[in-house]
Amino acid sequence: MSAAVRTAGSPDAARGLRSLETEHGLPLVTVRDLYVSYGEQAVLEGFDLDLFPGELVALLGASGSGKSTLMKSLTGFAPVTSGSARVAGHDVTQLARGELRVLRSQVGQVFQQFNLIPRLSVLTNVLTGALHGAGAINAVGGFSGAHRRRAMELLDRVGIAHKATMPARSLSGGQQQRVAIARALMQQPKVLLADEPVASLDPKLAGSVLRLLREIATHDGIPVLVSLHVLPLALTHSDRIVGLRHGRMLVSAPTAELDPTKLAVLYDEEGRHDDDDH
Ligand SMILES: Nc1ncnc2c1ncn2[C@@H]1O[C@H](COP(=O)(O)OP(=O)(O)OP(=O)(O)O)[C@@H](O)[C@H]1O
Repeated sequence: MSAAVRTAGSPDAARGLRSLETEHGLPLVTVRDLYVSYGEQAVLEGFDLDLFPGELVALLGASGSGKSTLMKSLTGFAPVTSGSARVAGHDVTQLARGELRVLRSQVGQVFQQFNLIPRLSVLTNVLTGALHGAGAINAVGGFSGAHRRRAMELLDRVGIAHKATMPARSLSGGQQQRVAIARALMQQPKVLLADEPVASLDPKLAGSVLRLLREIATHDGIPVLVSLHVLPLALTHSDRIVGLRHGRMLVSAPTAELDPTKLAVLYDEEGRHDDDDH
C-alpha cells in the first residue's frame, strides 16, 4: 500500500499520527470509531480522526460522503449511534444540553453561505459571535466596549475594518466570508470548522480566504478543519488531507507527502481502492 494513502487504523496511519503529535502537541479533537446514521442510512461508519493545534486539515470526499455530517458530529448536531467525538477534552456524544451549549461556544464555524444578518452592520455581525459567551451585553443592552474593541481588532485582522459600519449585504462574497471568520474568532474558539467556506467564491478569493484560515491555525494554535471540493486548493492550502468515501476515512496524510493521484480513490464510483487488494 502506498505510504500516502493510509486506511484508518493502519500502521502507516498510526505512525503518521505519532509524528503529528510530536510536532503539534496533543490532539484537540479526537474522533474514535464513530457511527452516525440517519434512520436506516449509515453515514459515518467507524470513523477516526485527530486534529492537532496549529494545523489546517482539508476534508475531501465526493458529495454525500459525510463531510458535513462529520462536522455536525463535532458540535452535537449529528445522530451518533456509537463511538466518541472528543473536542477540547469533552466527549460531545455524552454531553447534556447545557454542557453542549458551552462546548458549541468554543467551536467556531464558518459556512458556504456566510450566514450573516444582511441588514446589520459588519461590526454588529462580528459582535454576535460574542453572544455565546458571558459579558457581551452591558447594563443598557448594548455590546460592551471591550467586545466592540475586540470586534474591531478582528475586522482589522481579516482586512475589512474600513467596512465596519456598512450593512453586511453590501459586501462582496469574499468580504462577507471574512466577516464570518471574524465572527467565529469573536468566540475565541478552540477549534474552527469551515464547511465548504470557499464554494461560493471565485478561485482568487477562495485562495485568499484559505490563506487567512491557515494563518489563523498557525497564529492562534488551533486546528482548522475545512471541507473542500477543489483539489488544487486543498493541495496548496492545507497541512494535511483527510479523505472520506462512503463515511469511512480512506486517506490521511500530510499534504506535502501526498501523491495527488491517490486521491482519485475518493471519487471512484467503482469502489475499488487499495484495501480491496487484500
Ligand atoms: N438531516 C439529514 N437527514 C437525513 N439524511 C441526511 C441528513 N443530513 C445528511 N444526510 C445524508 O447523509 C449523507 C451525507 O451527507 P453530508 O451532507 O454529510 O455529505 P457531504 O459529504 O457533506 O456532501 P456535500 O459535499 O454534497 O456537502 C447524504 O446521503 C445525505 O443525504
